[in-house]
Amino acid sequence: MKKSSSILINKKDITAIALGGFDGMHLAHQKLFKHLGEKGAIVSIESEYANLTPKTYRQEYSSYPIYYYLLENIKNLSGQEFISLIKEEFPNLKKIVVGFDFCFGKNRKNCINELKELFKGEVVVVDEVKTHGIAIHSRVIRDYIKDGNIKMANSLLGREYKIFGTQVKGQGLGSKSFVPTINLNIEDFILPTEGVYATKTIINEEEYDSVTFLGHRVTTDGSFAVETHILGKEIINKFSLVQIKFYDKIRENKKFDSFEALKKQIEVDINKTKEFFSKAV
Ligand SMILES: Cc1cc2nc3c(=O)[nH]c(=O)nc-3n(C[C@H](O)[C@H](O)[C@H](O)COP(=O)(O)O)c2cc1C
Ligand SMILES: Nc1ncnc2c1ncn2[C@@H]1O[C@H](COP(=O)(O)OP(=O)(O)O)[C@@H](O)[C@H]1O
Repeated sequence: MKKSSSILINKKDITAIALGGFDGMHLAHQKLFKHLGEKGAIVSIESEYANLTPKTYRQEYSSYPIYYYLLENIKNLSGQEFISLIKEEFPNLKKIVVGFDFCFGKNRKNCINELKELFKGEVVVVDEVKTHGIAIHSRVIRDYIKDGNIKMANSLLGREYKIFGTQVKGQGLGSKSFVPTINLNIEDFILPTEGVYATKTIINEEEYDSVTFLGHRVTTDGSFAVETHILGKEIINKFSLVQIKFYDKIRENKKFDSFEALKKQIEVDINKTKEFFSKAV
């Protein structure tokens, strides 16, 4: 299905919506979207702490148009007022899709029973979606990412965890003493714990195998950096937007006694990452 944009679609045409926060756009959320049918849309109640898929990037993960409502603006509405707002916004709404734990209205006082009472159309309630026996929730995925357990995070997301950043100037040491890297400024996204990761880097829609260091450069100037080395390719241009997809953690961040020792370790990291990708595909 082609991607729809909420800007181009008339809300009057929407007959089904999925309701929730949808920060993860994870496997369970995708299961909800499967119930939407042809004229469906996603209603995303946007909170300040969305950092897995910040608002600007969410549309990439669904072909259904996404309409955003700020939690701040609706959190004091009663359940009745919230449903009235939804009905006003989507006058031809026939179906609402939610998960088993969906609650709404001031202090989240209303849940599934109240939704069924207040909305006269069809209410589809999706049972808790699990994978490997683990319930899929954005907060669980955040915890895996914070722990550097990228494999588990990815398996709950149903895709690789991806961050977007802009290129910034590094220390100028990389090309001279170690390997060339693209230094990035990352805002809005939750970052995995400090360490070295097997990643793919997307620049100008081209995807490259890469190894990414993320953390305090304890061996050099101690500053915090997210920097990625593209494997087997010298990239010299400047880019406005760089995307990093995380696949696996290679090792912890470490302080080395000399630049030489760090350089040797970086070579090992590169070889491990190459091996990872040669096995992964
Ligand atoms: C694969 C890789 C692994 C790295 N591992 C560490 C590390 O364990 N400890 C550390 O202090 N710096 C580490 N660094 C960061 C280097 O210190 C950094 O590349 C160097 O300071 C050059 O930075 P620049 O690109 O800003 O000039 C690593 C860099 C890369 C590319
Ligand atoms: N594991 C799950 N199984 C079924 N439905 C879920 C699950 N996780 C979230 N949902 C549903 O998806 C919608 C968005 O929920 P949200 O609170 O944003 O998800 P999360 O729990 O990941 O933060 C809600 O209707 C919610 O009930």
